[in-house]
Amino acid sequence: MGMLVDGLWTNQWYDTKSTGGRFKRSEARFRNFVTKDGSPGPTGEGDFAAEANRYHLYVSLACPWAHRTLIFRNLKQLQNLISVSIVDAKMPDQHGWTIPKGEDPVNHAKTMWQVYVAADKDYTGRVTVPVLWDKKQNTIVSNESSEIIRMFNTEFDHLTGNDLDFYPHALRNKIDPINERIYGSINNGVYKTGFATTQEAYDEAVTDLFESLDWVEDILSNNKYLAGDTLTEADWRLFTTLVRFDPVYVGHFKCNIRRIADYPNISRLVDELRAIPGVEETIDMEHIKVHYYWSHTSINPHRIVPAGPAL
Ligand SMILES: N[C@@H](CCC(=O)N[C@@H](CS)C(=O)NCC(=O)O)C(=O)O
Repeated sequence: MGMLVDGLWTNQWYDTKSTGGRFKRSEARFRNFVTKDGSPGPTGEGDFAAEANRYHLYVSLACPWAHRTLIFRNLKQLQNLISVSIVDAKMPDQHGWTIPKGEDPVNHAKTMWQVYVAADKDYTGRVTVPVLWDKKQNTIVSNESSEIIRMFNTEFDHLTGNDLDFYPHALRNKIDPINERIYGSINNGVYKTGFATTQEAYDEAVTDLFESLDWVEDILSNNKYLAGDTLTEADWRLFTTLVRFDPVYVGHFKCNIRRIADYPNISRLVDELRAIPGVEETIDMEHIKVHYYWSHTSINPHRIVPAGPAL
């Protein structure tokens, strides 16, 4: 896995030496917001007004963070307003995320690092998906999924007429702490577990992960959704990790104390969300399995993609 340093691609795996074998995710660097009228959002610069055909989304079907944005694009009926490029499942160290021929009508890039350099020729940092690109200012609006879904949730409503709200004001003080715990110990927790390079770091992450899954199971034994009776972004943010859990994280990331299939209430939530129109088409299990098992050679050097599980 590589990254950009001063606009040049370098091949280096995550540094876990300085953190006692613990995987630390770096902060996303592009943090502007699309807003209805182009006024500045909570962070970054203004002048990113919600307009049809102005924005382009780069995603991987394997990536749980990118998956959130694809789900919101469908649920909020933004398919005709925001175009998409899908990167290749395999992410080779030599150049990171690869864009298949013909898949990028906007920047005509062959790799995601070229998209980052097109926005900032001296960029230093990880080259991650999702990326929301502005075709008007020729730059990256945001590479932070939690913020991209917030933009999709509300800022284009006047263009689509879709007013579904997955982050309602009245529930925000319930949603925020749920998000925080789920992000730290589940969404990112599976990566902390899988990318740990010491036994101690692994033990710490896997324990925290399953304590939080047990906590979620408990919430869902008394509530339809995480924040109560209303389906919110907290459920969607958890969902994309859950669908990858049994097929990939149990084996590849050694998250194997229990499976999602062993949690009846969490499984009920997954089944329910999968059945919502527009969701199933965002899930490509073959792509997901190939990406993880093929790309992370430090944990799966022979790149064998397992046959199961039969789901
Ligand atoms: N904070 C980012 C994280 C995105 C992220 O880490 N994406 C992964 C794929 S699942 C990636 O592109 N990794 C490549 C790398 O770290 O070099 C978000 O939520 O949007």
